[in-house]
Amino acid sequence: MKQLMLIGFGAMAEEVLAHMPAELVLRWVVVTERSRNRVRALLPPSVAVVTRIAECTGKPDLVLECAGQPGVRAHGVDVLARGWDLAVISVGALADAELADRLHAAAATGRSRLHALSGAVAGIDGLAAAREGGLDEVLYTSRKSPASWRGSAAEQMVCLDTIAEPYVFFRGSAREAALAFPANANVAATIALAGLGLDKTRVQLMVDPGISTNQHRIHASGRFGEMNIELCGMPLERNPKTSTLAALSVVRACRQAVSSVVI
Ligand SMILES: NC(=O)C1=CN([C@@H]2O[C@H](COP(=O)(O)OP(=O)(O)OC[C@H]3O[C@@H](n4cnc5c(N)ncnc54)[C@H](OP(=O)(O)O)[C@@H]3O)[C@@H](O)[C@H]2O)C=CC1
Ligand SMILES: O=C([O-])CC(=O)C(=O)O
Repeated sequence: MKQLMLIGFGAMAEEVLAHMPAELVLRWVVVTERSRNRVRALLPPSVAVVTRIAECTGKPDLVLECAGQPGVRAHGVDVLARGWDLAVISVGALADAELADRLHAAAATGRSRLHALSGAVAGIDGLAAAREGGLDEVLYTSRKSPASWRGSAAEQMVCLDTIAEPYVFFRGSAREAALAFPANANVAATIALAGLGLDKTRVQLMVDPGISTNQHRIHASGRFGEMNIELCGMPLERNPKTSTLAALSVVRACRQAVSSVVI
């Protein structure tokens, strides 16, 4: 049986746990001090609920971050430096160049690897392959309901209560988007890392009062040809900012960890 460590235990982690392959067992959950009692009450005694990686005894086969960018910042270096592989869903944390350098250095020290998960979008495989032949442009457009943008910097850019028409409230680079919208634009960073990089990938963020899905569109062109990928994702019931597919991409990483044929 392989052993899993989860960093963070919010809406996404609960969805992951509900769909985890039977060959993987959850042994450790890393949480904030303020959430320790809440999470402790949700999990069986066989799962250690800790606030620091140093409190963990044993060695996980896989560490999955579902904690948001602050979780990557707080624990990523520690995990990688110990030689444990880390899969992150909050890929936007890598838009912080200083943190990205520290993660690279820790992975080199620990001879470990950081895996950026595909998250809420499809097409990361094709985009990463296309990059090998040279890309000319990549544009990512995210379109979500007012409820999905609540609690984000969008509230300072547009009135989410009264908006009546679809509206683009942000245009910028993937780095700017991932840093300004840490719970909503991780996908921008993932697309950038697979493709043209954080500063050359263009991003548009839209609010649309007429939709209830989280919509993602990737347009890319280069020597490979052209791609237009569009995806309408169902938000998680417990967190409308997060698409169900993002949680399922974490489940996919679990499946890959225990499968002899990896797809
Ligand atoms: N790549 C992608 O496609 C997507 C990525 N995401 C990323 O996934 C993250 C999680 O999503 P979701 O579960 O819906 O969000 P939630 O807000 O429901 O849960 C996040 C959890 O992480 C915990 N947390 C925060 N900081 C730390 C830390 N330093 N150490 C351990 N745990 C911590 C929070 O605890 P507390 O409540 O105590 O703060 C909370 O329980 C998002 O914030 C986003 O970064 C989301 C959607 C798509
Ligand atoms: O789930 C989504 O639609 C995307 C998201 O929040 C993110 O990229 O952080």
